[in-house]
Amino acid sequence: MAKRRPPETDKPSFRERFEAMRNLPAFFRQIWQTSPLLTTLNLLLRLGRAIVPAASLYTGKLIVDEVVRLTSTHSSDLNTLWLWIGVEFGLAILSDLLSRGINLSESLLGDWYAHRTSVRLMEHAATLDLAQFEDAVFYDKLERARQQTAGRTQLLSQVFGQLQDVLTMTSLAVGLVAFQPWLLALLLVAVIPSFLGELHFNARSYSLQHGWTPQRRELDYYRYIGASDETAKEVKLFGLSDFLIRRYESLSEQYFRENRKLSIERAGWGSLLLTIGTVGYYAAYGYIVVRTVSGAVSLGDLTFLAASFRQMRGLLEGLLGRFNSISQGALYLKDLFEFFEIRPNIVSPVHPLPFPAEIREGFTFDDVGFKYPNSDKWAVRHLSFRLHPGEKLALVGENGAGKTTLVKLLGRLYDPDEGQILLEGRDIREYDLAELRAHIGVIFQDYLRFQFSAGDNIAVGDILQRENQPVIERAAQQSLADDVISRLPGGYGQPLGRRFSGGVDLSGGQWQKVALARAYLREADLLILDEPTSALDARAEYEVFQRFAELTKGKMAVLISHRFSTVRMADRILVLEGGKVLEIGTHEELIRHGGRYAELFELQAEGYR
Ligand SMILES: Nc1ncnc2c1ncn2[C@@H]1O[C@H](COP(=O)(O)OP(=O)(O)OP(=O)(O)O)[C@@H](O)[C@H]1O
Repeated sequence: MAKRRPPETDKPSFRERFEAMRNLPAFFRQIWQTSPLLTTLNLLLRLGRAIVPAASLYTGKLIVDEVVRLTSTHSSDLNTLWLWIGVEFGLAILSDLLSRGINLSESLLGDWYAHRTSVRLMEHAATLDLAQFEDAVFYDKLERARQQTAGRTQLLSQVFGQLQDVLTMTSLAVGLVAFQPWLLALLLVAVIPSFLGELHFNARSYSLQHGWTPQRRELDYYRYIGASDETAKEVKLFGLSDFLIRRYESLSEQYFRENRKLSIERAGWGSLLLTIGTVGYYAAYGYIVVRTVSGAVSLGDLTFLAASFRQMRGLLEGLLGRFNSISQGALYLKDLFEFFEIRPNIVSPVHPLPFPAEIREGFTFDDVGFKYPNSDKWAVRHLSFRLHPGEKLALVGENGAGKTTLVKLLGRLYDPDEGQILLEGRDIREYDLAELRAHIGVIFQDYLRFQFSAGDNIAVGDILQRENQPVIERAAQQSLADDVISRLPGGYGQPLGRRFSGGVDLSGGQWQKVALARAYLREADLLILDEPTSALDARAEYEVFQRFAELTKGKMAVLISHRFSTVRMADRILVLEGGKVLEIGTHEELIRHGGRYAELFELQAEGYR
């Protein structure tokens, strides 16, 4: 496989990283909305936890000074000493309790936020267009947004931790400034190189992750086809496992190598820069020790200063380092918010027309042309015909002629690029989208085999009827699925498919009967069956169509089939070629006409003689 090198091309600049911080307020609004109570509780606990270190260091200083006083005066009055030890003990217990409380409230808040975001992601994805799902860039965005939901918990604790550390630092700084102000300046100088290093490497790490999104999707795909119930059959019989594993391996190794390079560089530079900080710390420490020996500061002050300087260095490093992860997290937030900003193109008008109670004119295709968004080729063009009320129209044509595309346009999965589709003389875009779709029942040739119960596999045709068992059973009778289901050990409650335990798989034709029942469940004005009987045996197919004609009396229906025995049962037949209408008429008319239909019909009939 050819080597690809996508990463690190779009390393975000410092400005971009800073700008990404603008996503934080929105993020916190969402956190707050998730639970105002937990957010407030967390902030209060952190506030308490923030002042504990300075208080306990100061108590430590008082203890040391008291010990020095007691030893130098040979006093045996230990009351004050015990008091301070008691205070420090109390602070230690308090600090543990506060930390526990912070962790608990934060993990609850984080989990709940991740849950809510996942639901919102699913809800938002559901509003988007089919065309958007077929776009690779869109998929990458969706993938990044999905990945980020769980990671947000971390961002939450980082930002809150940041607030806490700023407070701790301020309280320690007050002490430090009171004793030796220039120590603070030294501290900053010592820590900044390490901070800048982190900033640089985080930007590279983000761009590596970002650049690898398409490849990660590819890796997931190999993992999926390499080990899933739906693919196992073909993978085994074609002996593909090795091929798939090698493809996975090669791509995954490439990622590992890129990442390793970055990690090693980061570790090397990180240690070097950190050493600078350590040098600064010991310079300060040496200075205070010398001052203590000369008697300028007390032993208690020495412990306080040394400890608070060490703590502040740790805090400052943590603070600056966390600033990096926060700005990185904010960049990832941008991905999440960008996904939520994607708007569907196929929407209902603001003031939709009421759906006609009775259809008198039917559907009209008026010079319809459509190109798939990722293609330059017209899938259908100059398509004009009318579907009359109550009419059964069969669509015939070679593979790729545009039959399924026509159906997708009717259901507004896509909108035409040219011309329009009219219902009762009005563009279908003027009606409410959900209402239009509710009046159309479609079964695609690649219908979904849901890993649900048999009953639910029918109920998906009109999910509002899910609890309405008699209606579901009637639809099953109409599509001949009842016979299949009655033989299942669990009847309508029987889980279908092999993915979950207790599931039973069906044959291709049996699945098709179940899927067909979905179309009958709906009180649709227009029924579209895209090769609905391709997997049925001859007798079942005959029966299905006998029933179909009865059940759809007075309703419009579009049938797509390559079997002419089925096609000839339609009122009219439309022959598509290269996305255009080649012929249209009744079976007899087209046979008399002696065109393409007659030729194809003869060809198939020939096979049976
Ligand atoms: N999602 C898509 N993106 C881009 N092009 C597509 C897409 N789906 C179909 N096409 C193209 O549009 C044209 C019409 O395809 P369509 O699926 O409508 O054919 P069909 O008549 O239903 O074929 P079949 O008999 O094989 O089902 C074909 O050239 C096909 O390659």
